[in-house]
This record gives sequence, structure tokens and C-alpha cells, in this order.
Amino acid sequence: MRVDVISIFPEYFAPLDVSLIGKARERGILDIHLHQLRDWAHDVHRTVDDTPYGGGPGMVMKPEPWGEAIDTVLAADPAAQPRIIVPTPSGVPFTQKLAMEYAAEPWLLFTPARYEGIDSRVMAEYGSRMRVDEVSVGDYVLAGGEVAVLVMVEAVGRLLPGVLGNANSAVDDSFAPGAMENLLEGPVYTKPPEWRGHEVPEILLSGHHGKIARWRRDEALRRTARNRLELLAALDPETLDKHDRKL
Ligand SMILES: Nc1cc(-c2cccs2)n[nH]1
Repeated sequence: MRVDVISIFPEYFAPLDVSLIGKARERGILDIHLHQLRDWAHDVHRTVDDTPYGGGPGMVMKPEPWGEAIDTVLAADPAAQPRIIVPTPSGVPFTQKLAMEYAAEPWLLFTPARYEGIDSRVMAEYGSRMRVDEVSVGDYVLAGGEVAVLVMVEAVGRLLPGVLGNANSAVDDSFAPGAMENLLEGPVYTKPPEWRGHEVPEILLSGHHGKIARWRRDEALRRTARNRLELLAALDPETLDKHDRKL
């Protein structure tokens, strides 16, 4: 997968050299290209923003630098088109389902904005010839889209084949379609069996895989009810057996 990111703070993406994503890049699974938006701002001050038409607070990012920057990225492979992803509090929710959809794409272009956003004509221009998604990573406001891009690149990158070792596949992720859809992961334990008087639940040491799976599901249901009751309402009743219903 190729990933392009255009930003006035490319240094925000240093974490993408580290750990899981860093190794995926070294192994050629992920090919990330960072671009400094100001390289396409030709005035002496390399200006990328201006006051909003119609008045109002803050600054809006000018269309010209973005248009030239995106055109340059698109020229990297004229025979293909990236999916453009615009982080914004006003976007559709970024979910595990959307992360899985993006993980199937060959090329993503992220356009994190600062200030009050990018002149709307930019995405209108590209939206007429390729997929442009406005995506929110949560109902809170960041200072800029760069952190949202880090979130999405990590959530998508870990799903790419070969990135996660077999030991920890993404199949059992919370929110992943299937048995864990709309369920939160339950508690986890490792050695020692007793720590500061706290024992590991006996069932987990029993070696009885059926009972362990049952216990884990019960704990996932309990935690979901405690922390995200609305997800329980979304659970497919077909997947709830009579034991679940008694919880
Ligand atoms: N979910 C979300 C996105 C954002 C921003 C994107 C760009 C500037 S602020 N805040 N919260």
C-alpha cells in the first residue's frame, strides 16, 4: 500500500518510523511519502492560509497550494488514483469497519488541515474524479489533522497482511466484524498467577478451552454493558444465546 500525506508539519509523522508501522515500511508492506505543503506556496512567506470569506474566526487554508500539491502526488502514478481522506470533526466516523475498507485500498492520500480547514473548492475539484472522504476520529476538536492521520495510518497499517504476527491477529479485535462486532475485549492476564494478592481467574488456568471462550465472552458482554451500553443494543440478537441473555 502506498500512503501519501501532505502537511505543513511533516515532522508530526516521525512516529511512523517506529515499531509496527516502521517495520512494515522497512519490509515494503507500507510505502509512505510525506510532502511539505509550503513547497507549493510560492510567495516569499510561503503562505498557505488566509481570512475566511464571509468573516468569522480563524484562517482557512488557500486552495492554490493544495491544488498544486495534490496534482504533484497524483502525477506519481497517472494510471491510478488514490482515495483522498480529509480528517475533520465534521466527517463520517472512523471505525474498524472503515479501517478495514481502507486496508484494501492500494493508495491513500491524507490531507490533514490546520486552522479552520481547507477551502471547500479543493475537495470539490478532486471529488468530481475520485473518492474523497471527510473522516472524523472522534467527537472532539484537535489543533490539526496530523494526529488524526497518525491514528488512521496505524489502525489501517496494522490490518495489512504480514504486519501483525500470527500471534496477535486482528480477527479478534474489538469492533471487528464477526464474533466481536459491537463487543469490547474483556480483561487479559499473564504470568505470574498471583500478583500482590490478586489471583488470575481460575478458569483461565483450567485448560478447558470451551469454558475459557465462554468466560471471555461473558466478560466482553459485561464490559460492553458497563462502558458502551449502546453497542449492546446494536448486537445481532441471533448471536446472543440463552446464556448471554441471563447476564
Ligand atoms: N475528529 C477530529 C478531526 C479534527 C481535526 C482535523 C483537522 C483539524 S482539527 N479534530 N477532531
